[in-house]
Amino acid sequence: MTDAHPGTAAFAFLKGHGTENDFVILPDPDGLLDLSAAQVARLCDRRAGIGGDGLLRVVRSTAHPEAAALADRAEWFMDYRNSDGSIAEMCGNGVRVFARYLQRAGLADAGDLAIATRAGVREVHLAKDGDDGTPGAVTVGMGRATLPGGEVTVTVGSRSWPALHVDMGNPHAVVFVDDLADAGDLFRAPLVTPFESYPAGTNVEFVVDRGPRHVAMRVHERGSGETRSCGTGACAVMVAAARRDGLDPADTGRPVTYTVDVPGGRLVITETVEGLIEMTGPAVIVAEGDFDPAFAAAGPVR
Ligand SMILES: N[C@@H](CCC[C@H](N)C(=O)O)C(=O)O
Repeated sequence: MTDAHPGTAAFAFLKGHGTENDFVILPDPDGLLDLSAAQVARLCDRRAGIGGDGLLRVVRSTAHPEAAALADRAEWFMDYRNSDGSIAEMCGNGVRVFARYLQRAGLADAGDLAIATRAGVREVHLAKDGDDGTPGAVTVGMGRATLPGGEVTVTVGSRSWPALHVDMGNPHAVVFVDDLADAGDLFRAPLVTPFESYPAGTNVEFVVDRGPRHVAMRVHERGSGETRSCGTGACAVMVAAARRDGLDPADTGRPVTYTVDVPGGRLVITETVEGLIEMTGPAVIVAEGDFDPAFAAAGPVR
């Protein structure tokens, strides 16, 4: 890894979450850090590191080869990594937290901004904070869901269910179950077949109904295990539930909104008549600090 701050032994990190999907945030505006998977995993380790479901590296789009082409539309690139160090295309909770960081750091105003991701540019709206200081909700344009089709089966232990393949920039398999406990402890990734449907692995969502246009879910995330929330997963669930319920805005000419409860909170998701998905939820910065020089010298950050 290159030295982000020559001559200094430590540099800053922040910790944030969106519906308890939590992230280590690494400001690296000039793109000087070259993080290995092992280094990301150590930073996300809940015992030996800061701890998180993933990592958000904050880089100027002009300073990152994957985002340079988007720099005229979005100043900042969200370099998202899962907690095992693997790279993912998109993180819906992460992009809200990323926007909150930009606002807090004075790099964006409350209002509208665009963020570059590996899945393309995402438009974000930061609502004003409440009079009592409660952080305003964050709405993200999540783009279109695509349904690649094909029969997919999810298996946990001796139980199997048919699943819907939904792509939100990253892959999802959505399963409707009778009870969220049916998914078991989710200590291991569910088996998803055929493997060819997901050559790079997948996130798996288990869903139950809570009421009209109101569902609840658990998720096993590719590269992170079971988490308390997944924004792209909640969008995939919304689309799967709407199609199951016979609601397609392209046919009805009316937008449709679902409430999606996750173990860590609540997300509200709308599909517009144009087929665009908008997700609204909280984004919270909980801490910031500097790495201890000894921890930094051991490798994860230098
Ligand atoms: N938690 C995220 C999704 C993060 C990426 C995912 N684990 C993958 O590998 O695709 C979200 O909020 O969307």
